[in-house]
Amino acid sequence: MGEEQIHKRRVRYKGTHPRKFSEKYKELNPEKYGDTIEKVISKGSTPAGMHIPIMVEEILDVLKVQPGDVGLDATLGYGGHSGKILEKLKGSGHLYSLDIDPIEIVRTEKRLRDKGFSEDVFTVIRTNFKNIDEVSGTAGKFDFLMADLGVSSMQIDNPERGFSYKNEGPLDLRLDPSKGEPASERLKKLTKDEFTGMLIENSDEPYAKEIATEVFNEFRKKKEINTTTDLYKAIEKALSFIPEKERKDAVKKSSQRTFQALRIDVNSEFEVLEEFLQKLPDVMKEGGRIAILTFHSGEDRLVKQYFKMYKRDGVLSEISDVIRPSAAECARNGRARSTKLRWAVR
Ligand SMILES: C[S@@+](CC[C@H](N)C(=O)[O-])C[C@H]1O[C@@H](n2cnc3c(N)ncnc32)[C@H](O)[C@@H]1O
Repeated sequence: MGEEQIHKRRVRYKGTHPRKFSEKYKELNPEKYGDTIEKVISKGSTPAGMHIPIMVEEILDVLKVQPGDVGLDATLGYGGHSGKILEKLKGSGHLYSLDIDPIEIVRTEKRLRDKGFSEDVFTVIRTNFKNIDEVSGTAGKFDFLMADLGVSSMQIDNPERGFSYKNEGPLDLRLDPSKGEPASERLKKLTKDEFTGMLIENSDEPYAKEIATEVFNEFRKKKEINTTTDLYKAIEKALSFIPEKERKDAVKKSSQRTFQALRIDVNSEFEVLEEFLQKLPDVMKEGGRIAILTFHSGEDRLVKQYFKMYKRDGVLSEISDVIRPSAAECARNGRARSTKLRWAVR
């Protein structure tokens, strides 16, 4: 392709560096611009359209993947963990990887197939991980299983998905946009008390009442909350009583928690995780190894409760305490900071 054509396809942006997701054409083409990707990662950031896998070495240590093993990655995402696991299988055995995101799953499967992982060793299934019993019904019981809960960086950073208050976009927050309703629609159906309860239960939001009051004031004034920025502005207004010096940080944290609470709700994340944990022992071989990464206290609490109950009842033979990523990993990848790993042996 001629240089002229490449220029035509580039996105124009103001200033010296692209700021918007869609303008970051180099980061969005990692195969072509490897040096840009390395530069962004070395600064502790995640390149647009990419996800840096977390606690990879710790997870591989736990899962002890051997050639010939059959395993499950319940959350394929960008395929960072799946790729490393496939390397350990050395072409023998099988990895089943699941995701509900219809957009990213296609890109990730292509990326891994291009690396040479064929259907003989690797199957990608678009399904909710609450259906692990069905997957195991055809795949058999697993020697190892991992789950890296929550959202990927590609989902968070893409404004069209509406996951982050930092980028203007539709207030959607669905992992599978082909099902259910976006957060903007969900919000309209809640009462003020229900929204307050959601913010407290899902995210321990200290200003739940103030935020819910402001959102419902907007509704009363017949104003709509359809975009990420509409919601962010309502949160900013709700917290205007906080002294100016502390306000910026408070708004940032409350926005993160509010978006997380809505995401958990529109994707029924607690219900789904609970169903997955209930089915987990039956899909594992005896001695099978399990690793789960969580990103907030609600998720970790559920995993801990189930692991403890299964250990007490003799369903799991061994369970770990919480393991955190190293300080070096958190410095390299800011998104690792809230991660907790728990592992268990069937
Ligand atoms: C943190 S990312 C996984 C990143 C991955 N380990 C990697 O290295 O690239 C979480 C992924 O799980 C998916 N996911 C979340 N809930 C799910 C569910 N209930 N069933 C299937 N996939 C789910 C999300 O769509 C997202 O792609």
